[in-house]
Amino acid sequence: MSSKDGTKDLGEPPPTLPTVGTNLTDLLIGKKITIRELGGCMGPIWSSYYDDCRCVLFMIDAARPTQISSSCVQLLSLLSAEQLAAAPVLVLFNKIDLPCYMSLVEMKSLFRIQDIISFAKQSITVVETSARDGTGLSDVLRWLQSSLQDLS
Ligand SMILES: Nc1nc2c(ncn2[C@@H]2O[C@H](COP(=O)(O)OP(=O)(O)OP(=O)(O)O)[C@@H](O)[C@H]2O)c(=O)[nH]1
Ligand SMILES: [Mg+2]
Repeated sequence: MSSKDGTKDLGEPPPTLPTVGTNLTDLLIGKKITIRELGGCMGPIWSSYYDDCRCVLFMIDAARPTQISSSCVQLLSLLSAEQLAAAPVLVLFNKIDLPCYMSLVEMKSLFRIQDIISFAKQSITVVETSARDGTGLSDVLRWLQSSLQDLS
């Protein structure tokens, strides 16, 4: 896998399966950071992990417009959590390599992403990604690096 918009060779894409439970992955970018992945269907218990959380990566499946409203409600509930009030948030519109009957512009407008950014306490950044072809991954790494720098 190569990063389309970066220079780094990211190696072979890892095999992926739908997320059931939680996955921990360590990244070494200057220092070690641990990413905890929580599946969408675990929404009701996400809050039990908020205390440990320094920043949030919120991934939306851009190929499934039918999930927009539930993703939006989940994001709003996360943004209103007291423990996450100071956590920078990166919203990823993922799977942009797949064709979808709704454009990304329409999708973001339905999501009211600009209103969410204006009214949230947190600093929110939006990025479009494809975990399949690497689009946007270098932006994600850059965001992680600078967000964690600001926090330490
Ligand atoms: N085409 C494409 N497929 C992807 C991309 N990212 C993940 N997938 C595939 O989508 C499938 C399901 O992954 P997810 O969308 O993460 O589904 P999930 O893990 O059940 O969703 P959660 O429970 O919310 O984590 C896997 O087969 C992945 O390989 C992408 O950017 N593009
Ligand atoms: Mg998953």
